[in-house]
Amino acid sequence: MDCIYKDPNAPVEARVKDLLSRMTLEEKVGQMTQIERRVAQPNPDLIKDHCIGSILSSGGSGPKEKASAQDWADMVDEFQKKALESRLGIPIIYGIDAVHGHNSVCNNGVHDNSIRGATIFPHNVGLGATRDADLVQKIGEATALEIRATGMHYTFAPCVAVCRDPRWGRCYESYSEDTEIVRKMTSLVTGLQGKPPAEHPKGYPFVAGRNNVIACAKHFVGDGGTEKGVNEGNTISSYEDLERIHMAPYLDCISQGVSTIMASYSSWNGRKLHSDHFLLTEILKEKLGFKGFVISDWEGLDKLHETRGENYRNCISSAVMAGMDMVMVPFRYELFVKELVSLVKEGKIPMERIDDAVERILRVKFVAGLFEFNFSDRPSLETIGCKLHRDLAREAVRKSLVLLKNGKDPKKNFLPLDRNAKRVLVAGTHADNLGYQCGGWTSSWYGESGKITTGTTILDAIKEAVSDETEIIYEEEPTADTLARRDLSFAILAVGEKPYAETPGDNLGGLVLPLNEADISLVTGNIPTLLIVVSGRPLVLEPWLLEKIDALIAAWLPGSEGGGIADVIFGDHDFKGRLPVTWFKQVEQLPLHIEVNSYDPLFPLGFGLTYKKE
Ligand SMILES: OC[C@@H]1[C@@H](O)[C@H](O)[C@@H](O)c2nc(CNc3ccccc3)cn21
Repeated sequence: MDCIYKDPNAPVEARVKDLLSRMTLEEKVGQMTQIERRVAQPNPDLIKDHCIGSILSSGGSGPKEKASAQDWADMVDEFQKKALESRLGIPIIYGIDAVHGHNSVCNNGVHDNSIRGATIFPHNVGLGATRDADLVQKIGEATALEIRATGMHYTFAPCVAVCRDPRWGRCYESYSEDTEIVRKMTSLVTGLQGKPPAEHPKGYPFVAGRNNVIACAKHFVGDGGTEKGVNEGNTISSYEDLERIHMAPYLDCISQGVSTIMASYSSWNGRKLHSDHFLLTEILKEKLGFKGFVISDWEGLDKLHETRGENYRNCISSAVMAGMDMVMVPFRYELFVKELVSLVKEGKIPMERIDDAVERILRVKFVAGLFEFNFSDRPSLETIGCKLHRDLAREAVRKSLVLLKNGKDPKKNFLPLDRNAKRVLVAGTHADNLGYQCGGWTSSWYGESGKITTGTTILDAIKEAVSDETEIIYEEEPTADTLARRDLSFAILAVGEKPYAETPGDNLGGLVLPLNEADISLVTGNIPTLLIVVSGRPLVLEPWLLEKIDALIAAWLPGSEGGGIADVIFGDHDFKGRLPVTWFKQVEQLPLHIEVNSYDPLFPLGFGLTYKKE
């Protein structure tokens, strides 16, 4: 063995020190650079030439349309080959937003075993409704397997935001408005990375093996507390409240060995997180002892200047000096490398800061076994969207559903429904739309409509659940003739929000449940109706609707396994879900959460009915 860093039996810190000592400034800066796949694809040699540290796939950015797991893994291995041809042979980390399953791996509904769609789990708000840390850990384990099957090493999850205002376009990425619930759900880190041994050093990154991936707690810190829920906005609070409400989940992630933490686009009392030395270095690295690496968000440095992208050199200097270790550039990498190298050469950034950043990056790479296992270990294709994982997702759906009303007469429950009913109407924009029930960050950034991947819609699930004698009438928008029928046992109406993500998801206006005329006629007519709300957040439910509807369920964004909904509404399983967020009456009340004094919700945090009389 010609050098320590190549010796798998040498201690990680010795390997880090040895490799760092061999690196040029340009190679160190290269390691701090993360580029988007589309930059590397046409010219993979740049990975070697610039000693690039990491590559990512942004929302839906894959090797080709309907890429198979094989295609993904071939692409990652191709990039890795180039990285290993570099002078010191430092492997890349390949990252993606697998935030509710491996949600970029969708097959557009093509039933072809070679391009199986990944399992799409409920989004975090639905998992918060389960309050089940063990379930979330299992989801992490399953997701890690599906990520590795595509050759990747890293996911930008979990989001541990504590969302305090549902107008925020990323509300559904938050497990809850209650810090204690979010803290419990950080068990995803152990699911993704594996469980560190008891003696694992505090703050040190941990990845158990090749069935695990590098995790990323995000977005540090206070992303869910911005004023009026404005995305990338400003969280105004004392340091004590920032620590108590928004920082607490990071301590749980760090105690589980989280390997990376992503800085938030947002600000705290007007101070942008991406350039805040106090929070990124003095608190996160020094006080909390975090030893992994801090990564920027997408073009997070460019956004430090009010005219995005202006004065990039100053933005680089502010962020790197604040404690940023890896930069999700992700396109202008040549400018980033040139400017950072010159800032160091001119003495504006000390080499010690660069060495600290690169040490952290190398530490994670050694801990993750990337130097030993360079190429994808392709667990059989079977793990992608396999039955075991879909059953787990179906269990998560069951446990995420929150029953808000069950019957107009308190003595006569409307649910569970009769699976032997003679004739049933299924209606609504969200009854037969897999893209809608998966929501944002599925197949693409903002999500899609229609048959985007392998999965079971609410309509499919109902068809599977009822008896052979039951006739199902499906009309997305029920006709007047149908509504006039007197021979329908009951109706199931599924409506809600269309997919969204990030700033386009900010809703400072209405947060009203989208009901069309036909929906309203159904609800106010003579057919007993169950309303299923498919949304990333509570929506305004008018008093007349609450009075007219026979039963009401919050289903959140359940993902690919709609079967979990049928399991509960037909009584095979009881409801378990409890509200992870306050269900407000009117938007004028917002922000309305557990710490607001005049707390007068429609349904409080923690509310949820069950069949079993408690
Ligand atoms: O996808 C990478 C990151 C993700 O991990 C962060 O949670 C999220 O804040 C994030 N936002 C973007 C950029 N979003 C974007 C969407 C459409 C067009 C351009 C950029 C990338 N990323």
